[in-house]
Amino acid sequence: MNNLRIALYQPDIAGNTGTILRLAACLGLAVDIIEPAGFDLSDRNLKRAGMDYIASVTLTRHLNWERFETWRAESSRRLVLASTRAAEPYTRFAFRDDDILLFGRESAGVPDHVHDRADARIFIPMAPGQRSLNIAIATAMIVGEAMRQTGAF
Ligand SMILES: C[S@@+](CC[C@H](N)C(=O)[O-])C[C@H]1O[C@@H](n2cnc3c(N)ncnc32)[C@H](O)[C@@H]1O
Repeated sequence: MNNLRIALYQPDIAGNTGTILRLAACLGLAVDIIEPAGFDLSDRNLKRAGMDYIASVTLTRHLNWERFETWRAESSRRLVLASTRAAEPYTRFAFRDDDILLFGRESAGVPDHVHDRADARIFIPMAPGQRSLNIAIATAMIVGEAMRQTGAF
């Protein structure tokens, strides 16, 4: 089991979360879901995308942002936010092996107070005029770089 964690802020598309849970299962990463989510965690689209991989993910559900932050304070881990509004390219950022990599909701990213709370904010450079990547794709790219840098593969 790797020590890096993936956190999803109020995810609203079950299929994306299922895909990320499958990614986490395959790479040996724990996942934090900061609720409320826009779907029930028993959603069939989540199960279809995550398949039987979901059963092997270490999944922690946090009732809300405040509860997540209380839990994080006890663990003393850094919160690294992936945001299209960030200024630091993810390839230049120095990851730690116990970072929590936070991804925003599909519809609206994260609110300002969450953006401000992060210890670091990083982005994946995109071609001019493009708005954002699919969250599962963004997660795979950033997790891949974090694992490469920290020797987790
Ligand atoms: C579909 S995007 C959210 C789009 C939302 N309208 C916004 O502006 O934040 C869902 C999440 O994927 C991640 N993401 C997508 N593209 C990204 C990029 N180019 N750089 C960093 N994170 C990205 C972010 O965590 C984002 O909150």
